[in-house]
Amino acid sequence: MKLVILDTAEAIAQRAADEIEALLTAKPNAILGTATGSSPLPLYDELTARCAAGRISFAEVTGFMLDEYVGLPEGHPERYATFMETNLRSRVDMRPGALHGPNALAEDLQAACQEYEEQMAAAGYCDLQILGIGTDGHIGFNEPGGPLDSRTHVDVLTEQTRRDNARFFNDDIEAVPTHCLTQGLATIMEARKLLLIATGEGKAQAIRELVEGEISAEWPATVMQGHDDALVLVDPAAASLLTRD
Ligand SMILES: N[C@@H]1[C@@H](O)[C@H](O)[C@@H](COP(=O)(O)O)O[C@@H]1O
Repeated sequence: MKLVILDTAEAIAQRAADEIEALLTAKPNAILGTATGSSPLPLYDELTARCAAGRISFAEVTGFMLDEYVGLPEGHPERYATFMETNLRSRVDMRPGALHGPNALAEDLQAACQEYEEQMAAAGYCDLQILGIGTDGHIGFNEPGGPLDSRTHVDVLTEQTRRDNARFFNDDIEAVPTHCLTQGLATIMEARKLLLIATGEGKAQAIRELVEGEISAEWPATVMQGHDDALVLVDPAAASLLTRD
């Protein structure tokens, strides 16, 4: 796992976009894993700008989202499908329908998870997976305590995650769903490259565990230590609890 500390969120977005530009140049029909949350937003702005400038194209790209809330109706602004459509898919030249996510509107959620895993497997999984990290160390929505070899599944959001994400729901924790569908940790690890972005002091402990801790279900992101091509981009605030040089 490689850690790079960059001064600003903007510099992180540039560096992350460079990785994606290199991938799309080498493989125009790449499979891209997308993440939600505020951390990748500057990256999506940068990818939009590079697409508008003709440097990159998503015309042949297939996307797979990491996760989705259960219980939000179609079109809800905080549904991750809406988020990805608004912040990336509709702003670049990606085909409508080319960005897939787990179907949290399905009646049978277990079956929807299995279907999503099979769809990803059939596509050969992601060439590059963009990741954020929760303050409790989750990636996707793999909350602490779950198995490290999980596949796409239903997960229960921790109180901490619901509190963190209440800011997107008018600061009303009751409005934040309790359940989600998420790619499992083993699903995420199938990606040929992992690209994790973390900014701000709130992520400092999770980054410390990710970089310096033991691989443990208590800090799910630590599974990334076992990946042979993982890049972690952080700002000085997110790096502030690291103790090693
Ligand atoms: N499911 C998403 C994660 O994929 C994301 O990494 C995390 C961090 O969000 P932010 O980047 O807004 O801190 O938020 C949510 O919980």
